[in-house]
Amino acid sequence: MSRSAHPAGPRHADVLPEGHYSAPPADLNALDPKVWAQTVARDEDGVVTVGGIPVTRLAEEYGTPAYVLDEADFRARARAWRTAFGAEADVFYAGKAFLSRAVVRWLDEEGLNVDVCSGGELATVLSAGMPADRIAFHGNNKSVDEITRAVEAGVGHIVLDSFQEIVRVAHIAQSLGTRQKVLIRITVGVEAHTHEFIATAHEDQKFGIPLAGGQAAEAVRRALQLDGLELVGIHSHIGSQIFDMSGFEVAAHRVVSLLKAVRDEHGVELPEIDLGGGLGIAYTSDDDPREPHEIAKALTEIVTRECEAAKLRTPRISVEPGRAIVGPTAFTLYEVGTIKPLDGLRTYVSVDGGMSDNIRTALYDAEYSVALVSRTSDAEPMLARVVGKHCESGDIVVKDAFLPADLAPGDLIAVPATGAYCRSMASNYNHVLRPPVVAVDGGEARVIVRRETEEDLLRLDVG
Ligand SMILES: Cc1ncc(COP(=O)(O)O)c(C=O)c1O
Ligand SMILES: N[C@@H](CCCC[NH3+])C(=O)O
Repeated sequence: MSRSAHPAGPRHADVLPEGHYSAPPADLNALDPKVWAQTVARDEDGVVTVGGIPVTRLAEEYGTPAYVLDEADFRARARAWRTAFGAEADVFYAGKAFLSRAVVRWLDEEGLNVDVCSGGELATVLSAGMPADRIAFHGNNKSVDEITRAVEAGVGHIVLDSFQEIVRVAHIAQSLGTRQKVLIRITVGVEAHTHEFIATAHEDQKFGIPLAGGQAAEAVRRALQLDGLELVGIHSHIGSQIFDMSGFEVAAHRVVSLLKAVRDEHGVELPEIDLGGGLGIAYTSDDDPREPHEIAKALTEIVTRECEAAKLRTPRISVEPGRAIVGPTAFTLYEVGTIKPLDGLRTYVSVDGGMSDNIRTALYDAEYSVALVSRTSDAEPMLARVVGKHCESGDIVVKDAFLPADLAPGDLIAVPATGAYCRSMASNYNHVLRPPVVAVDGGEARVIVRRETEEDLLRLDVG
């Protein structure tokens, strides 16, 4: 986060709030390719287009707010991960980032696998026709029903997250007359440099079994004894929106040390290691994410080196990127409703959505960018806060952003990099209807998740 004071202009704050925004960009009409989906551009009239379609047309046909997803970009990113890791590794797309049947079909065609963490995600992936053996099932509290459905469906891996679950999955698999391939998720004690709520490998949290104190080794001991289980490897996921590869390095080192201990104690070399997801993306121009080929090279080298040092055969590596594939491929299209300049502070720009379609700003203090997309403007920059329509003062979509001072009701603005954890974490707060996901490709648009309707809401209200 680079934050610096900005010289006050006529529509800028007179008293600048401390430390929360950088200087306005040199050109407010520019679209930084780092944060926008690959096919986003401005046409000769200054209207932003995606997949060759002007956003004004998308707003007319599908309404606002809407998530607009660039299919070509999604496929390109999925392919880049697949190619970077090659045939000797597996890439599991983390479905929690955003899941729909269309997306699962694209992933299937691009040769990726999928990770799910609930019965609902499992049902979605199976109903899109993804072969079950390419699904990994996660979660710290999978129900007996969910485990049963996963085993019956024949999922490739179940990732065991607790001692109770080791027994539960073994029992269910055995009673179904099968042997389930499993990984054990361990916490390696890494403090990932990310928001506290999305760091997952330090010891004091709910996921995984701690490596510390011999608990992970004990979990391996138990899993190896149970007939219903085929223990194939160890899983570690250190957190999300991470830029620094050193956390992965420490995690890989510790996972390999467990593989070595398992070999020494049981004479078994576990053939797989899953290093999870968590790679960061650019939400603003200040962020500098790594490319999949750099990540693949770094992770493969770390694991190979650690295994050579431990005299272990290098296991098959899996990764589980969610955000890094889908995050940058979508933006949220909003219509500006009201504009409220607060003297000496900033201008509040209210849009027709809010925390119900993007909870990340309120939940993680996440930063986003925003641009006027239905036209260009030569007006001076105005310090703005983009807020939603909810009955909640924390209903903020973009905390500090510069928009042109001639912004007016009816203009369309868009927030880029909302492909991950926005639709999937959307809510009905205030009975606001969840927006559709419109996929665009080669001049064509189609709805892949439709807008919620009031009938949808009322259908659940059976009292
Ligand atoms: C086990 C596991 N795998 C993969 C992911 C995906 O993370 P990201 O979307 O940050 O790549 C998560 C979420 O943090 C996760 O918990
Ligand atoms: N939902 C979080 C990430 C958590 C991912 C799942 N462990 C986000 O929006 O960044």
